[in-house]
Amino acid sequence: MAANNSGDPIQQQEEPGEGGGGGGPGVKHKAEGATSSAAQPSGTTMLPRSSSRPQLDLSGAAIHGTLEDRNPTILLPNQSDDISHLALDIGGSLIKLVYFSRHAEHSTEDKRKVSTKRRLGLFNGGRRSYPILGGRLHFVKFETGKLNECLDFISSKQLHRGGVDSPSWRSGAQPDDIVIKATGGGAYKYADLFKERLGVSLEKEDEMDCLVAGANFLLKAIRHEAFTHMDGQKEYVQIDQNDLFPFLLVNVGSGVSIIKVDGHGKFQRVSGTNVGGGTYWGLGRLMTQCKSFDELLELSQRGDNSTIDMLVGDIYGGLDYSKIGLSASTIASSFGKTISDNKELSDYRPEDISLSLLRMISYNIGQISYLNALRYGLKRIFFGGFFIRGHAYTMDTISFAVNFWSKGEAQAMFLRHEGFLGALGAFMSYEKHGLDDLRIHHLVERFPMGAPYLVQISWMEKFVQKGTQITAPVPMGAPATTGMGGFERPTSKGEILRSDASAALNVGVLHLVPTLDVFPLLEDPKTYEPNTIELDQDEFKYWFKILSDHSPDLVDKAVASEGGTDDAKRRGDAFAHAFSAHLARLMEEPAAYGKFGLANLLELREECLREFQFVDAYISIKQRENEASLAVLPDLLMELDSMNEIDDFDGFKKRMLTDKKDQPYKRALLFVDNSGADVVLGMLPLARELLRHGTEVVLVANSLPALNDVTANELPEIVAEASKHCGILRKAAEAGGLIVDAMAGIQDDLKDEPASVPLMVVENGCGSPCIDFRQVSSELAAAAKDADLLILEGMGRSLHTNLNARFKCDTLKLAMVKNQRLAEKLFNGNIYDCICKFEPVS
Ligand SMILES: Nc1ncnc2c1ncn2[C@@H]1O[C@H](COP(=O)(O)OP(=O)(O)O)[C@@H](O)[C@H]1O
Ligand SMILES: CC(C)(COP(=O)(O)O)[C@@H](O)C(=O)NCCC(=O)O
Ligand SMILES: [Mn+2]
Repeated sequence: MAANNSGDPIQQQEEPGEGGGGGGPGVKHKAEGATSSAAQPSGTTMLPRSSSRPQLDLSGAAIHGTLEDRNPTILLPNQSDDISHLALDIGGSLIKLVYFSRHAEHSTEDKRKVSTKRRLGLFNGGRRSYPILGGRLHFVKFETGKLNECLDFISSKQLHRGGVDSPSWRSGAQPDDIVIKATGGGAYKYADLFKERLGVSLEKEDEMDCLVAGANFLLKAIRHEAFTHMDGQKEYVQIDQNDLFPFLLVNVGSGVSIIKVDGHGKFQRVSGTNVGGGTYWGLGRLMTQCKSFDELLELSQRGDNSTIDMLVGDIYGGLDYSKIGLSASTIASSFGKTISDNKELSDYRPEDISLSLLRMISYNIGQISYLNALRYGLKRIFFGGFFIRGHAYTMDTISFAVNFWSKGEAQAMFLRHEGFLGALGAFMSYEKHGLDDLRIHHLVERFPMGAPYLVQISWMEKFVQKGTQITAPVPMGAPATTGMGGFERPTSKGEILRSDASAALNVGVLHLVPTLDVFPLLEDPKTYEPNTIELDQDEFKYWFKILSDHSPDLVDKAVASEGGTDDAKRRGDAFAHAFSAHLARLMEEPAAYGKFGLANLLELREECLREFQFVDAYISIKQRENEASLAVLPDLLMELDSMNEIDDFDGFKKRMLTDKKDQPYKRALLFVDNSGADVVLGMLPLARELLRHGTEVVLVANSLPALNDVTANELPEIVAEASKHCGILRKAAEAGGLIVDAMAGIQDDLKDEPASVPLMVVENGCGSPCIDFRQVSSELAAAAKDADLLILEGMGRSLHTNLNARFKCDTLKLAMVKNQRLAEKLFNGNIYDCICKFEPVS
C-alpha cells in the first residue's frame, strides 16, 4: 500500500508536484478581553516595563513556572493581540522604521486541539503559554529630507498608537503620553516636530548601543543574515553563536562608525571616518546632477574610472611599479588625472565620475576597517549601513580592499538587514517584548509585495503598476575599470540595480512565531538541510518555467475558490504580478532572499497567495476528491482485508511482519500529503494497518492550506467519515479524541471490542507543500517525543525536502516521482516511479 498520490492536481511532467519550505502558521492566541489599563494588581509579579507606548498590557501578568526558571513564561492574559511597537533610527540621510504587528487571526482552540494537547501534555487551560508575542517585524525606510512622508506613513497606519486596532485607538486615548524609541541624530533634531505632528515624544536611545544590539540580534536570530561577497559571488555564512565575538562592526551611513564588539552590550567605538555614504551621495550629486542615490549608483555601473583616476601606469609611463607590488593599472591617486587635464567638470562623463567616487570611498572604508581590525587582532568585519545598499560592486570593492590589505587574514561580511541595525537596536530597547528570547526557529522570513499598500484603498492598482516596474529591471554591464595588481578590478558582472521600490524585496517581513520548535527527532539539527537539490541558476531556470507556466491555472483556481468575483479577479491579477516579480528577482539572483531552495520557492508561492487573501485555492477540488475517495473506501478496505498482508515495502515489511512482529512500533507519525485518494485511500488504510498492529498513529498535516494538501483542520472530518466504514479506525479515532461530536448519533455497535490505541491529528506548523524540520509546531514536537516511526509521504515532504535527512528513529519515505527531470536526477528513474525508502536506526 504505497503512497497514493493520485489525488494531486499536478500530474504532468512539467509541474512542480509538491514543494515549499518550512513555514509558520499564524500564531494562534485567544483574544481575551483587552483593557488599556496597565495597572499592576497587587500580588502579581512585577515585570520590568517600559514607560514607552505602545505598551503591552501587563495587567494580570504573572510569571508562569517556577521562579528558578531562567526564562519563565510570562502570561499576559489581558494583552490584546493587536499591539504594535515602533522604533526609529533617524540618520543623516535616511529614516529607518522597524515596527511590529500582531497576526490578525484569532483562532479558537477546537476540540481536536484541546484533546490532542491534553494527550501530549501540552494543555494549559486555554491560556497563552508563550513568553513572546507572535507577530511580524516590518522594515521601512524614508529619506530624512522627506520626513513628512514618514510622518504621514506612521500616522496613516497609526503606528505610534499601537496600530489601528489597538485598545488606545479604539478607546480614543490621547496620544499625549506616547513615547517612541528613537535613535540617530534625528531623534534629537526632530523631537519637537514629532511632538507637534504626532503628539508623541521620542525617547532617545544611544546610536552605538543600538547598532550593536541590532547587529547582535540579527547574527543570533536570522539564519542567513551574514554573507561574504567576493568576485561577484555571494555566499551565506552560518555564524556559530559560540564563536561570534569579538568582531568589528563598520556602519557605513552618512558617516562611518567603527565599533569593536566583544559581546552583548559590550563594545567600544574605536574609530570612524567622515568619508562615508553621505560623501559619495553628496559629492556625486554635485558633480553629476543626479536626482537620486540610486541613479548615481546606476551611473557607476556604466563607468570607466581610468579617465579620472591617476593610475600607476599614468605616472610610470605605462609600467608596473613591481618593486612595491603595484601594477600599472592600480589606482595611484583617485581623481588625480583631472589635475593635469585642461578640462571642465562637464567634459567628464558622469558615469566615470560616479565610479571613481564609489571606488575611492569603498576602498578607503575597506582600508580603514582593515587597519582597525589589525589594531585589535580581529578577523571578521561586518559592514552595515545603507551605503552598501546590497550593491554587488560596492561589496566586492570593500571585500577586495579588506582581503588585499590583510593578505587574506581578515574577511569582510555583509548583513542582509544592513541599514536597519540602529532601528532594530532601538526596537530591542523596549524592555519587555521578549525579542531577546527569540531563537532562530521562531523567525520565519517572508517576502510580501503589496503589503505597504494595504492601507490604501487603491493599493491594488498601485501594486499592479509597481509590480510591472519591478519586473522590468535596469540591466547593467560590468564596468570597464582599471586597477590590476594593487587593486584588481572587482568582477560583479550582470549586476542589476533595482529601483528603490523593489529593493524592499531584499528584506522580507520577519514573522515571529513563538509556537515553532526544532523537530526533536532530527538526528543533527546543525547539519540538517531540508532541500534535496540546490537551486543554482540552471535548476532555478527549470523551476521558473514550471511555476510560470502553472501560474495562470493557479490563478484560475484561486479566483474560482473565492467565487470568481471582480474583487477575486483583481486579487488574482495582483498575485500573478507579485509572484512573477519575485520569480524575476530570483532569476537574476537566486540568493537574493537568503539561501533559497525549491522548498522556499514553493512556499513563497503559497505565501503570495495568502498575501492576496486567497485562503485556500484548492478548497472545492479537495472536497470533491475527498468525497469521491470516501465513496470507494469501503471496497478498498474489503479488498485489503481479503489479502494476507500489506504489500511489500521490503525492509519495512520485514520489520513490521517478520523481525519484530511482536514488538509493534509504539507511536508512528504519518506526515500526510494530498486530499482525496492520497489520504483517504492511501494513508488512512496504512494508518489502519499500524493501528491493527497496536501502534498509536499521529496524522501530521499542514497548519495552513498549500496546493491540495489536506490540513489538520480538515482531517478530523475525513477520519470521521472513513470511520463509518471501519471499526478499527473508529475505535482509534475515538480513543484519540478525534471523533466525539462528529460520531454522535451513530449507533455504537463496537462496544465489546477491546480498547484501541489512539489515532490523533496534529498540525505541523507549515503552510507549504514541503517541511523544514527546523521549524515545526510545538504540538508536533511534543508528539514526536514518544514516536519510534516516521512516515513521510509525498514529493514535497520526502523528495524535494528531507530525502537525505536522517532521524533518530526508523523512517519510511514514500513518494511518487511526478517529475521526469527529478526522477532522472535523483534515481536514474522515470516519471511516476514510486520510491519507498526505509531507514531503520541501527
Ligand atoms: N535611497 C537613498 N537615499 C539616500 N541615500 C541612500 C539611499 N540608499 C542608500 N543610500 C546611502 O546610504 C547612506 C545612508 O545610510 P544610513 O545607514 O541610512 O545612514 P544614516 O543613518 O546616516 O542616514 C546615504 O548617505 C547614501 O550613501
Ligand atoms: C556621527 C555619526 C555617528 C552619525 O551616524 P549616521 O547618521 O552617519 O549613521 C556618523 O556619521 C559617524 O560616525 N561619523 C564619522 C565621524 C568620525 O568618526 O570621523
Ligand atoms: Mn545611521
